[in-house]
Amino acid sequence: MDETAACKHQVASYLKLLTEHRVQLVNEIKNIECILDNLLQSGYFTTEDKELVQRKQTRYDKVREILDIICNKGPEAAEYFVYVVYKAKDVYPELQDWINIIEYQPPEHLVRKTILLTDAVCQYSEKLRHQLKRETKFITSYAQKEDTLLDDTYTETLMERVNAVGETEGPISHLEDLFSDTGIINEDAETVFITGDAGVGKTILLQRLQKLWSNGELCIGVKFFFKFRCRMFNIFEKEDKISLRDLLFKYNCYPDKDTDEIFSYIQQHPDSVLFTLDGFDEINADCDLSDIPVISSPFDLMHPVTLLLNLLHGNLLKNSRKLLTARTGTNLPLRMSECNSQQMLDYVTLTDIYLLMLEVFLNRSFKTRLNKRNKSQSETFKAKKDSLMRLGKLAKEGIESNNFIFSQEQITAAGISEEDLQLGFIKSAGHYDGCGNQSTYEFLHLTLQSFFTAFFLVVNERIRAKGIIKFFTRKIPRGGQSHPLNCSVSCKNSKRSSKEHLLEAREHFQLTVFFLCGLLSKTKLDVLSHLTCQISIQKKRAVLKSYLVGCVKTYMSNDFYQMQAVPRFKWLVRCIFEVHSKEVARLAAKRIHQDYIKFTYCNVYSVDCSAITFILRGVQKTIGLELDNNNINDYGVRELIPCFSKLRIIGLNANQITDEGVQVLSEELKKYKIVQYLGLTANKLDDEAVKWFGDVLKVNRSLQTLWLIENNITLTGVKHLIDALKINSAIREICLKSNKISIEETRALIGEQRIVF
Ligand SMILES: Nc1ncnc2c1ncn2[C@@H]1O[C@H](COP(=O)(O)OP(=O)(O)OP(=O)(O)O)[C@@H](O)[C@H]1O
Repeated sequence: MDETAACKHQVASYLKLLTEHRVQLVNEIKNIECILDNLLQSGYFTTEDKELVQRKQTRYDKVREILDIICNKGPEAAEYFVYVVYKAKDVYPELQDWINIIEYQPPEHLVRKTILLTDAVCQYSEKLRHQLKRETKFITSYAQKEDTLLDDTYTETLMERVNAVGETEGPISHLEDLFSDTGIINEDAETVFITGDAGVGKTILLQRLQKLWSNGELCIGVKFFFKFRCRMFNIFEKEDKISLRDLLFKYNCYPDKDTDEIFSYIQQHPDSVLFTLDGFDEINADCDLSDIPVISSPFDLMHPVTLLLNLLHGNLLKNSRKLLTARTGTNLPLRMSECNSQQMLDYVTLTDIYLLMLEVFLNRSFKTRLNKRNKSQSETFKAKKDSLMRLGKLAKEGIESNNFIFSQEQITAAGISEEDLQLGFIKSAGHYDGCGNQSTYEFLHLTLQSFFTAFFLVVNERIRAKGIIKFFTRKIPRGGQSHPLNCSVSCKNSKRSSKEHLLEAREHFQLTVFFLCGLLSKTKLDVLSHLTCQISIQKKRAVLKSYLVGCVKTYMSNDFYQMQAVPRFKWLVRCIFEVHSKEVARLAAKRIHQDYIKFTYCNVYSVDCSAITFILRGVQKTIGLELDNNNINDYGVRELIPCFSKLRIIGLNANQITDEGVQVLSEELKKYKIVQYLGLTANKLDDEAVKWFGDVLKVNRSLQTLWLIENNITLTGVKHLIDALKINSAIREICLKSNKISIEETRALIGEQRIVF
C-alpha cells in the first residue's frame, strides 16, 4: 500500500477525509437514522446532538449538521463515522465505492464493535435470518426427532442436472450451482425444479440452503429468503383471498416496522428475493392448476394457490428466484416453455422483419405459378431452400472477399438460375463502362447480403458451430478480390481511404453477426428446424451465446463505457436483444458497475430502447441513463417501461418526444418514486405534458430537477405546475426557458422561484 493509503488509516486524517469528500457524503447519505443511532450508542453524540440534526429540514442539511458536529468532536468521531458507513453496507450501498477508493480497512480497535442496523429493509432481512437460523437448527424428519442437529446429520446431497428429455447432463457439485445463470430446460425460467423420490432428501437440502443463508454463507446476493411448505396452501378455503404482501408477511415473517417501505423495496428489487417452495406434490387444490388466472398487480387479492402459481410463472415479482421441490413424476402445471415463447412473440425484431420480407418475396413467386395454397413460413422456406442457399453462398463469399457487386460469371458459377434471380433478392447493378459491357448484379440492399450470409451460416450443416464464430472473428479483408471483374468495385472504392473501406466491411460483418443472433434466437428454432438439423442449430446457438458472454466480459471489464457508451457497446446490446437470451442479458446487467450510462449522440432509435431495457431491467442497483440527442420518440419511452424502476436519472433531451410519451412517463414516475433528474429539453411537449407532470408532483417526492427547456409550453401549462408545487417541497428546479411564455406572463409567476424562465 502506498504512503497516501497508509496515512488514511491514521486517526488524524479522518477529519481531513470527511472535509475533502463532504459534497459526496452530503449527496449520497440517504439514511440519517442509522448513522445517528450508532453515533449515539457509541457515545460520540449526545441526545442534544441528535436533536440538533433532527431539527434540520432536508436530508442534505441533516448530513451537513452531522459532519459539522463530528468535526467539533474530533478525529475519533470521524473515524467511527467511516466505520459505520463501511459496516452498514446494505444501508449505504452507494458509498461502498467511496470506501474502496479511500482504501479503508477497519482498525483493530473497531473491528469487533457491533453496528446497529436501523434501516427497515436491513432489519427485516436480519429478522428473516434469525428466524431461519432458529428453524434450521434441528432436522425436521418423519420420525420427529426434534433434537437431531442438522449440522450433525447432513451429508452432501448428490444431485444431477437433467435435460428436457430426461437425460443426465452431469453432476451438480456445489449448492451455489443451483443458482447459476445457465438454465437447463428453459433458460428463461426463474424457477429451479428439484425432483426426487420420497425421502431422498429434498426437504433437508432446502434446510441446508436456508441454514447457509442464515449464517451468511450462501453468497448469491439474496436479501430476503422466504420458505414455504406447499402443503401450507391446503389450509385455505376455496373463497379465501389474500394479497402477495400478506403471503410474504403474514404467512412468513412480519416486519417490525415500515412494512410499506419494505414491500415497496421488495417490489423494486425482486432479484434480491429467494423463495423455497417445498413439496409441490402435496398441494390438494380444489381447482384446475393449469387454468389459473394471470395476475400482474402485487395488490390484487387472490386465492393463495393462484398467488403461488403466478409467482412461479414470473407474473408476480418477476426475477425473484424460486427453488421448487416435488416428488418424481409430479406434473407441474406451469407450462414455463409456452409461457415464455408467448412473451417472446410480443416483440418484433429486425430479423423477424427480414424473414417476413423473404416470405413475401417467395410467396409472390408461388403465386405466379398458380400455387395459391397458403403455406406456413417454414413450408415456404423449405420449398425454396435450394435457391435461398445458393443466394446465401454468394452473399457469404461476397462478404468474405469484400465484394458487393457480382459479375455474370460469378452468378453462373454460384449456380444461380434465372428463376433464382426472379425471386427479386438480386438486382441488376448496371453495366461496367470501362472493361466491357457485361451485366453486373448486387443484392437489393447491402443489409440483405448480410442477412443471406447469416442465413447460409446457420442453415448449412457443413459449417460447424465454431465455424460461424471464426467467420466474423478472422481478419477482415481490406480490398476486393483480384478477380478482374471486381475492378468495378475496386475502381469505385479507390477514392475511399483504406480505413473507410475497413469500416464499411466491419459494418457488414457486424450486421451479419446481428442477423446470426436473430436467426439463432429461440423463437426462430421452429422455422429453422424444417431447414436443417436441430442439433446443429442448438450447437450454433450455444456457441454464439458463449461468444456473446465473452464479449460482455471483455467489454465490461474495461472502463470504456464508464461515461459514454460507445457504438460498439450499442451493437453488443442490440445483439443480446436479437438473440434474446436472458442469461446473457443477466450477465451483462451484473457487470454494469457504473452509476451512469450515456448513449448521447449514439443514433439510438426506439427499437434500441427495447434492447437497452432488456439488459437494464436486470441491474441490481439504481442508475442514471442518458439518451440525449437521439431519436427514441414516444414509442421508445414506452419500450423503457420495464426499467423505470431502476432509473435515478433520466436524460431524454432532444428525442422527438410528445405529450403521449410524457403520459407514459408520468405513470411510471407515480409508480417508482426514485427518479431525481428528468431532462426533456428540446422535445415536442405542449401544456398537456405539463399537466401530467403536475399530477406526478402531487405524489412524487423524489424528483428534484425537471428540464423542459425549448418546448411548446404556455402559461396554461405552467399553472398546473404552480398548483402542484404548493404541496411539493422536494422539487428544486423546473426549467422552462425558451417556451411560449412571454416576459410579462413570467412576471405574474414571480412568486415561485423554483420555476426558471
Ligand atoms: N443429505 C442427507 N443427509 C442426512 N440425512 C438425510 C439426507 N437426505 C435424507 N436424509 C434423511 O432422510 C429423511 C427424509 O429426507 P427428506 O425429508 O429431506 O426427504 P424428501 O425428499 O423431502 O421426502 P418427501 O418427498 O417425502 O418429502 C431425513 O429426515 C433424513 O433423516
